[in-house]
Amino acid sequence: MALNETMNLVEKGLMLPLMEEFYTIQGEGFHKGTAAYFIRIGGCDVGCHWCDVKESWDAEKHPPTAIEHIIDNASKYSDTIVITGGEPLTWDMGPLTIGLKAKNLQTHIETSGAYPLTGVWDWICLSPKKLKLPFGDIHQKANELKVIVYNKSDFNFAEEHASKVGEDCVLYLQPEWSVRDKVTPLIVDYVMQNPKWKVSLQTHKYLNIP
Ligand SMILES: C[S@@+](CC[C@H](N)C(=O)[O-])C[C@H]1O[C@@H](n2cnc3c(N)ncnc32)[C@H](O)[C@@H]1O
Ligand SMILES: Nc1nc2[nH]cc(C(=O)O)c2c(=O)[nH]1
Ligand code: SF4
Ligand SMILES: [Mg+2]
Repeated sequence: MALNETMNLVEKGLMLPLMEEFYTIQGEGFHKGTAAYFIRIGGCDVGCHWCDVKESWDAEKHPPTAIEHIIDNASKYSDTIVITGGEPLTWDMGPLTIGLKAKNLQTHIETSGAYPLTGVWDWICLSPKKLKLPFGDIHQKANELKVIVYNKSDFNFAEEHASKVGEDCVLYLQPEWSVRDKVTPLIVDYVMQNPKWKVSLQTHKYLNIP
């Protein structure tokens, strides 16, 4: 396919830079423990220094892939599809999620919210980042707020974002993996003092699964 045509299809969300897709257990947050098919879309310019998938950042390293192919594959594995990245909202998530919904699949997104919300979602996990704050009114649409705690200042950051979400949004504090031994006890204390919050661990890393 000519480069121009590919770029045009990526622009429309009909092709997406696919980094990897895998069937696993959702390790984090509200749906932890649930089998789900993960679609990891490349491309992110948020730049979290502790990001655990820096290989995803450069979209050019991941082949533009037709969404029909992604949808057909996904539907073979699971009823629950988690779209993550990279930052999936870098791209137009409309066509991909409409296609997944047409197959009666549950669409979940993991996002920093840094770019405008596109797509049709059954579950939105918003994980705000200091370097590029969430865009628009995505707080009001989030089903789950998952704040990564790297140091003590992140508790204030978490409260700022909790003040913007809707009433039914479930609130999570998740240790940054590399400092988990130091911050997990702080999160435990914080949640006992502030029980509107829950602890989220990256359970897939403890289970040694993707
Ligand atoms: C890799 S990100 C991709 C989706 C999107 N860019 C985002 O940040 O929400 C998926 C989830 O992993 C979290 N995460 C990334 N690196 C982490 C780390 N080192 N420790 C704990 N959570 C991390 C993110 O905050 C996000 O909730
Ligand atoms: N098992 C598993 N659960 C996850 N939940 C969110 C993840 C992500 O990278 O978005 C993730 C992941 O990479 N693996
Ligand atoms: S926004 Fe998500 S993918 Fe991007 S650098 Fe941060 S954690 Fe990594
Ligand atoms: Mg991950």
